[in-house]
Amino acid sequence: MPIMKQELSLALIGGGNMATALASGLIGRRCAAADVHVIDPNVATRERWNALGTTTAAAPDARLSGCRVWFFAVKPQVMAEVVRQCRPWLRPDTLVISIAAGIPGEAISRWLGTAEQPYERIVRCMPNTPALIASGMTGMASLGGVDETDRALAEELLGAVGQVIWVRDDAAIDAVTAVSGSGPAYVFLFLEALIEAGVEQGLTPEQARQLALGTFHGATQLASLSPDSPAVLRERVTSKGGTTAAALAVFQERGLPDIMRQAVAAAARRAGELAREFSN
Ligand SMILES: NC(=O)C1=CN([C@@H]2O[C@H](COP(=O)(O)OP(=O)(O)OC[C@H]3O[C@@H](n4cnc5c(N)ncnc54)[C@H](OP(=O)(O)O)[C@@H]3O)[C@@H](O)[C@H]2O)C=CC1
Ligand SMILES: O=C(O)[C@@H]1CCC=N1
Repeated sequence: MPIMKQELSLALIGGGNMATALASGLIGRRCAAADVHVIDPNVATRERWNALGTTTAAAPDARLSGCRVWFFAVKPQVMAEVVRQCRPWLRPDTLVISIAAGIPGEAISRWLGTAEQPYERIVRCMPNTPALIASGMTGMASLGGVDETDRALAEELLGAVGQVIWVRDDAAIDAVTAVSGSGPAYVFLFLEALIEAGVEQGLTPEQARQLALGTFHGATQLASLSPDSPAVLRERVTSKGGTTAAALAVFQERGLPDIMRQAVAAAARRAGELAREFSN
């Protein structure tokens, strides 16, 4: 069931890049700007939000208790402090959503509750920056206190800026982070390298950019729409003894699959380190 505008009151705690991405999909569609309360210490950031018609504050205040959903979009390094500051205004039906990389839902539930009674109405999720153009990819996991209504609400909120999948548990969010949270940066790096290589072969930077971007767009669309696996689609491009085979031989020889495995493992490992450093 769609969320009615009047029904959704949302607190964005941290008003930076990701909060902006989320709001771009929600304001005017799922909720009114006036029902969004943004907490951010940065004056320029608050002015930007005020111009959109949201309410703002430099620090958590009583207006939080009027918000059904709290969306934490601050850096992992400040999560413990910020979550604890918000705690006095928690209501029994507050749905807490966190996108902070590495920070386990269990830590947030401790900060919001007590050792005896942790607060478990929490969804931990990992969106990505294409959410800015409603093409995001989000993985989500819920803690024990989240019921079907909350799950539907969380899914609808993140679904307003792209696709959503649920993963088995909170720990799997570190893998989501390593694949799709950080993933756009891998794609941009690949694009940068392909454009540079094209220029080296004599194309103008604009031609190389257009060719590289068009190719990524077409290839990902094809992979999305085709029943065939990426491996089969790759084979169809690769004529025996042809140009693609020559290029792929270099990728294999230089160990591209292994580089990808190591890079994704490093990102997941870093998520674990962030948890150890900032979850006490
Ligand atoms: N960028 C990405 O691709 C993704 C990021 N994430 C996660 O999202 C979270 C936010 O990232 P992102 O939006 O990129 O970061 P930003 O730095 O753009 O946004 C964070 C905002 O929080 C503000 N802030 C700092 N301290 C506080 C505080 N005490 N209370 C409220 N707000 C505060 C910052 O202000 P100031 O700038 O003045 O410090 C900034 O405006 C991170 O935890 C990150 O791990 C998740 C998915 C993808
Ligand atoms: O780099 C980071 O830590 C964040 C999380 C995923 C994308 N950006």
